[in-house]
Amino acid sequence: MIELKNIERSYKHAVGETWVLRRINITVRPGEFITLMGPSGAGKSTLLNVLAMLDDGWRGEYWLDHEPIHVMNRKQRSEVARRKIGMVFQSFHLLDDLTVAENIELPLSYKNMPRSERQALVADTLDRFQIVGKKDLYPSQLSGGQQQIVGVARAVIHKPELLLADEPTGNLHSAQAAEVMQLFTELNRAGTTIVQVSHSIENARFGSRIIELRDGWMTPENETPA
Ligand SMILES: Nc1ncnc2c1ncn2[C@@H]1O[C@H](COP(=O)(O)OP(=O)(O)OP(=O)(O)O)[C@@H](O)[C@H]1O
Repeated sequence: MIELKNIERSYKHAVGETWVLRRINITVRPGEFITLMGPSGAGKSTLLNVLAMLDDGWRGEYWLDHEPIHVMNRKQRSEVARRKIGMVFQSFHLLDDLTVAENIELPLSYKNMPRSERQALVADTLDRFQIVGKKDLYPSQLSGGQQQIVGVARAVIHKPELLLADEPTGNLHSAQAAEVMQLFTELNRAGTTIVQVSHSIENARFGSRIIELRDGWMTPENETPA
């Protein structure tokens, strides 16, 4: 599903260049649930942002479902990302002045979908994530755990093949974190491929494979031959 070949990312500054990702080679098969781990500053979020197509400043090859992302321009990448990727953030990234239902509907606004169909999908999603009773509330009226469940619902309403999550439980208590990980497990069983960044070995246990980064390099036991 994902093939990364020799992905490299650096930041240039006045006195030189800092390397953040070095020769990253990763193959992710459909249906895998991967956890990216490693110390602070190892490059985990940077790699996730490359996968999410939120960053364009990298070199190397990125294939998604055999599509060469590395040769695409920004517009083409956005189009692929909207179609295939859902993203969950540590700080939820919900829009404060939209209700739960309106937040969840957001990814559908990019699609050419009749209003009635959009509303049916929102209703299904509210039901599936058991948040029907919260649909008219605003994010500030929800607990952190509830906000993240809305964040996950919004990320998957358009049925993406790939769910990317950057420390999705970083701002949650352990019971809330377990609930979000349980949701991920169910989505994964239903066929969604997942790549999450996490510091938590408990969270990693919900997944099928750990990839460890250190100072921008993959640790040798993870390395997939280029
Ligand atoms: N815009 C930027 N300009 C310069 N350096 C950056 C920029 N963004 C990230 N970096 C550097 O890249 C390195 C990796 O950052 P990244 O956020 O990917 O690490 P991480 O493994 O996700 O860390 P953490 O677990 O603390 O979130 C860090 O040294 C960081 O300072």
